[in-house]
Amino acid sequence: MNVDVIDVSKTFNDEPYAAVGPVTLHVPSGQFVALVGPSGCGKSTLLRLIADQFPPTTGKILLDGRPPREARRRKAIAWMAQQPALFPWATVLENVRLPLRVNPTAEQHSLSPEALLEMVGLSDYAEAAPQTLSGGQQQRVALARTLATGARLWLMDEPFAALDELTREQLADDVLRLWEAFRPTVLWVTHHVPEAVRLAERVVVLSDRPGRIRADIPIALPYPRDETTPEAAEMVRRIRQVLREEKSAGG
Ligand SMILES: Nc1ncnc2c1ncn2[C@@H]1O[C@H](COP(=O)(O)OP(=O)(O)OP(=O)(O)O)[C@@H](O)[C@H]1O
Repeated sequence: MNVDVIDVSKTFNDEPYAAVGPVTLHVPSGQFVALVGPSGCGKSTLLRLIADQFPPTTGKILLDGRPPREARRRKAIAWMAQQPALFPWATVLENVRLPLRVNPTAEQHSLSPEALLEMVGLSDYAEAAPQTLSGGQQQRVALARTLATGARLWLMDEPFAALDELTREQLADDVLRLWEAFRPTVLWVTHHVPEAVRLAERVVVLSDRPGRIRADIPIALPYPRDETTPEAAEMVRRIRQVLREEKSAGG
């Protein structure tokens, strides 16, 4: 799904300053973009605007040339955050299947919920209650559910920030594998610069609040990546440099 953010800003209620923007960003269908920026600069707000959780104050957003509401109603947008928000009263398998039952019009995946569960390595847990799973496993269930809906746009707001380093890396690699297989457009908010360089084809760096685009850096390295190679380390250094300049400019 193509994402066009055109001169978008958001000011909440009667606040004197915008939370984000103006931002103009074009993301071609199937691209993996990481969004980084100082805390509070409006990364989540930008993601919420694209998800049509609230309207922009200025500018407009188009998904495949259409208002985001249409994609939201078709369930073509998947949202993942730190808390996977699984239904505690349903089994793992039902959690993957349920959104499709509730929204029979959702763009469904051709693979069965069982096959999707296998893809995220959780076949053995199909009948388990989600709260008996580890945090990383719960995020895997959420990932399978995201796949089940066949969403063409994945908006990911620091989805693995609450997990330990190793689990986080494993899950990031899972996401990469699934992205390569299904090619959704991915917008991934992270504070973790090496993670951005490991995953994204392009890293967009936002300024301090109100977040504007400070740098738009292509990461033209082949996958799978190792962020400790000199080329990747150089990208990490460049991005950190922009963030540092931003921090000192913002006081
Ligand atoms: N619903 C809201 N009402 C009022 N202000 C809000 C609302 N949501 C966010 N803000 C404010 O907008 C600014 C940007 O918040 P946002 O959560 O988008 O930043 P962020 O870059 O994602 O931050 P972090 O990296 O710390 O998660 C913050 O100052 C926040 O307090």
